[in-house]
Amino acid sequence: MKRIILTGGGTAGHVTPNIALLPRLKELGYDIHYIGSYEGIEKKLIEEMQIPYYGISSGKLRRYFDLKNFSDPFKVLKGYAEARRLMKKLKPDIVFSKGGFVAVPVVMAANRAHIPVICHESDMTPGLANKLTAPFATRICCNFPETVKYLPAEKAVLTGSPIRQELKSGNKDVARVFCGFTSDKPVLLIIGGSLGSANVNAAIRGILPQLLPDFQVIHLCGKGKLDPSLNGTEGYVQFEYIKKELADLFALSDIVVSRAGANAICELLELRKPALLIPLGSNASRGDQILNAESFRSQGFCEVLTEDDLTPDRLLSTIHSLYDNRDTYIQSMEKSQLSNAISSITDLIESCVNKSPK
Ligand SMILES: CC(=O)N[C@H]1[C@@H](OP(=O)(O)OP(=O)(O)OC[C@H]2O[C@@H](n3ccc(=O)[nH]c3=O)[C@H](O)[C@@H]2O)O[C@H](CO)[C@@H](O)[C@@H]1O
Repeated sequence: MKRIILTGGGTAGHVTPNIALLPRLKELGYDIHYIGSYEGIEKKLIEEMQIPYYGISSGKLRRYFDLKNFSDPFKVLKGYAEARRLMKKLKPDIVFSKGGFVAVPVVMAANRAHIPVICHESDMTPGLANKLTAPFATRICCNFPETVKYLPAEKAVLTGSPIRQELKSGNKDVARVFCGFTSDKPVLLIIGGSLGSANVNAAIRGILPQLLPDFQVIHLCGKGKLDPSLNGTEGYVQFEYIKKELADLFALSDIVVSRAGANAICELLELRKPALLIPLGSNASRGDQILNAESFRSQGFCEVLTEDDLTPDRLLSTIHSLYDNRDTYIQSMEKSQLSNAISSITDLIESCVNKSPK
């Protein structure tokens, strides 16, 4: 039996693409294992999928990559030693890395053990983890055509990002009951990234009294970011993080306000959801979400408001114009060529496994 180790974590954006690959990898007969951090978001998400999970020591998990992530080299060295032991024990045919800091020692350990490694970069410019691991990767997949030029030419492959297929088959009636909503008002979904966003949450909650006469609001606000004073507000529901109901909530939503994480926006495109993107600013990250959002706006898929422009009036008026012009955005999205990322990536995995001398 062929064996694959998947890795990636820190935020759900480094885990959900791996989850999207699971059904096809199973069909292809892979024995699938996962290496992540001891306690990161990936542990829960993967264990729920009944995939054997191995935690390794990882640098402090931050919301974005930063050189400070290396401030604890001993943890990283321990993680590398643990990853080396796991390679010896599991002897995988291939490793697939979705990036995130925890993936760095895993990719290095696999390379050291002469195991082929495929990395995937979701953002337009490579993240630090993928930059560090590029020399150890056999191939590097990317999501945006613009990314190819930042990667070693002989390794880069444009595949797009794997999207969980079950997101396409949501049921809006189930979601309406789940949220306790009526069918006489449009629904606005707010996604502040997989960890939530304090700034987006505050901006939305600040205009709730103006929004609720026209919209019902589903707010995915992130762990620890619920506002109990809003419990019971008619037409407003808040959740920390939504798993299996996400497909239904997407189906019910007319428009979406979202951070511009690479996976979230690819999902919005595939589901044809008109969106207002509020990218994470370059003060809190390397600015990758600003580039992601600009690329989507230039193709007519969304509206963008930067954090500097995020006044209550601009937010409210942009949400209204997004809703009024929703058909225009949907038409632009209909014209986009959807890539079949799941089969492109699993084909690449198969070809690397078959070429490997093992
Ligand atoms: C703060 C930070 O570091 N953000 C990065 C992180 O974002 P983040 O982890 O927020 O990633 P994305 O927006 O790309 O993906 C979030 C994923 O979580 C899912 N989801 C979200 C909320 C919820 O309640 N339920 C749920 O399932 C979404 O459907 C999506 O699949 O990784 C992305 C991909 O490398 C980057 O573009 C972002 O810049």
